[in-house]
Amino acid sequence: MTNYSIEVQNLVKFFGRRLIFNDINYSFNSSTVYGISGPNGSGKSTFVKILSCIISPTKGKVVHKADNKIIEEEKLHNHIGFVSPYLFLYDEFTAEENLIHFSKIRGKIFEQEYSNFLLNEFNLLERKNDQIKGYSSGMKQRLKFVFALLHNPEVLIFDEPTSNLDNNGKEKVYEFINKLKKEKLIIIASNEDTDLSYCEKILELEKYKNK
Ligand SMILES: Nc1ncnc2c1ncn2[C@@H]1O[C@H](COP(=O)(O)OP(=O)(O)OP(=O)(O)O)[C@@H](O)[C@H]1O
Repeated sequence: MTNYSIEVQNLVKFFGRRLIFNDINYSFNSSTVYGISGPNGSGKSTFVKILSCIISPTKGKVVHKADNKIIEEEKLHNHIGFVSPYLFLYDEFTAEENLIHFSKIRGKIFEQEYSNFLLNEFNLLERKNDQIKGYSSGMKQRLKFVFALLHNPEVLIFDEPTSNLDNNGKEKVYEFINKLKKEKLIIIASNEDTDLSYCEKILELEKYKNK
């Protein structure tokens, strides 16, 4: 198992003159499930986007390490599986075409057997040749988990993981969290109590609002 860590140092984010959070110092490590909590608009999505280097902080640093070796920003997508409302899927492609396309972008071989396994787990196997534009919002959400897990990344970042999911879908997500928590670093941004009940440590963004 790879020992993965994300160090957050003196992290500050402003949008214009609005302070989103100030001076966050925190360390995330493998084999732990972390929660990022706070009410709507508190900065959960902003924080996990900065963690994944999708956007930059106003001040401070985010350092990713695998077995103590720093990972360059351009290579982070190989190490992170992301589920979020802003993840883009190609509507005109089928589910499987989307998965093949993203494997190529990641520079990975498309693992058909594992893909079918995950599609089956998330109840999408029979619909894998349907265009995404015909998917319901819950089906799209399930497909995002297949994307996130397909390249077997060391870090899983789930932003609002259970939105649009029915009870069966939620249970599947929690089952995967339980199955993977020993070997992965899992970060869940949510204001759902049930999602947060799976987290061993919680970073409350409301504590970082003072200048
Ligand atoms: N690109 C942007 N430009 C300006 N302000 C932004 C931008 N993105 C987010 N914000 C603001 O930053 C704050 C935090 O937003 P963010 O989406 O991170 O919160 P959140 O905790 O994830 O909210 P929710 O629970 O509603 O998803 C909000 O006030 C939002 O309006």
